[in-house]
Amino acid sequence: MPSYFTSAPGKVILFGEHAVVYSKVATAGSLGLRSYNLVQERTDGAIEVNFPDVQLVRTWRSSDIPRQARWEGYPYPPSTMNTELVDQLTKFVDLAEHTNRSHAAVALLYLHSYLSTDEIASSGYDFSVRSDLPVGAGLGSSASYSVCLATALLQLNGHLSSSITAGWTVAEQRDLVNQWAFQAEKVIHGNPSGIDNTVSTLGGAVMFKKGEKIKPLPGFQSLRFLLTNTRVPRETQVQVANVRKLHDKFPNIVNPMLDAIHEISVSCEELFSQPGLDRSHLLTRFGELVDVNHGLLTALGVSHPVLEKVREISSRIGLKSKLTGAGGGGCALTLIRDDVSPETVAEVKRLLEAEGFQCMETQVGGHGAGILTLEQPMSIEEFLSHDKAYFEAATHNWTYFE
Ligand SMILES: Nc1ncnc2c1ncn2[C@@H]1O[C@H](COP(=O)(O)OP(=O)(O)O)[C@@H](O)[C@H]1O
Ligand SMILES: C[C@@](O)(CCOP(=O)(O)O)CC(=O)O
Ligand SMILES: [Mg+2]
Repeated sequence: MPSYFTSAPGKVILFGEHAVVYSKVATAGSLGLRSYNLVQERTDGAIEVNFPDVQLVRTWRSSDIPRQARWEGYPYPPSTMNTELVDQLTKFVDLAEHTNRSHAAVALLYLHSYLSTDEIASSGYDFSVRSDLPVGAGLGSSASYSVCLATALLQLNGHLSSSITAGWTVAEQRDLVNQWAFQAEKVIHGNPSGIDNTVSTLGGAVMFKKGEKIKPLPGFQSLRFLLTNTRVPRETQVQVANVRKLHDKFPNIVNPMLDAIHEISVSCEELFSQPGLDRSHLLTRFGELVDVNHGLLTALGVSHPVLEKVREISSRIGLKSKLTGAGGGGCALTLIRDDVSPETVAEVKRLLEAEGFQCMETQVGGHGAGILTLEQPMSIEEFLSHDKAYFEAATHNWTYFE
């Protein structure tokens, strides 16, 4: 019985959230915090999901799950989301009052509908996910979930090694994972830009613009950030829809703001490509761009009093912060310049934690999606009992799409 672990990182958007939905350029990197998944075939035709982070445990008979006729474009996803299937699955899972659980379950069954072979559908499988990422806090938990899901179902159903994809390059396989993860993000978010699933699949730090080739930004690995989770919950779908409303009401005001956000990533790229630029000058300029980007996001209506609190506390100590991700709560990032002492970092953390916020120091970059074949099945209880250190241990021979 095939059993696999899959894993994918969260992300932090440094510049360009929301504007990226309107085809502006954004800058983002993968995080050290990841989601991990166990997928394994069964024999009784059941599909059992365990998602402790959204308190969902369910078992369905595979034969009861609505599926659609095979589509022609194998192995790629259809170019538009099948809203009729999403509606059918939403009714089927019957969790609409719990949006977190409903979105996670429908995204799984949506990919199942397209990717499961008749053989896997009739044998069934267990699909469990646990994450180190806070859910709904702007660090791309939905994308890391979606990338695990796409990797797992492509692998379990043999699509990564089928007669069509045999001989594909790693880059082509990675693109396939990314395209299916984007489908799952669409089910969860409505209208995602694709930046989160792309960073989660590829890893590293990149400049991203919809429909264009990704530009890697290697210099970013040296930057240090403090991430602060305000613990105020919000949904990306709602924040993105609110910006859309503002945009449609005042296009002549909002479009120049989105263009200005685009120019922040362009300026950031210029900063990193200036040969011999003094590091402290670079970090000061980077901090100024952080400030300007937050101001523009506030004008788009996606800040929140708790995010302003993070900015106020960090600026008292001379540090620059901005919201990251969809805003409306969730996380802020604070740039830690090289000249900031460990005592200062400890002080700012103390002040932020005194407000009830949770702080994490991090760097960006690192592995994207990974897969590991297990030699023997693992119980779901055992999988869920393991921590990050277990999954990262060198004895586990992860393969990354790199
Ligand atoms: N560990 C997880 N298990 C199951 N579902 C998850 C998990 N992490 C994220 N999700 C899905 O992603 C949604 C959160 O996505 P979103 O609002 O975009 O926030 P984020 O900024 O964390 O990506 C959840 O409602 C859930 O459907
Ligand atoms: C606001 C947005 O730019 C990023 C959302 O990120 P998150 O789901 O809040 O982690 C939306 C998108 O790019 O799809
Ligand atoms: Mg998300």
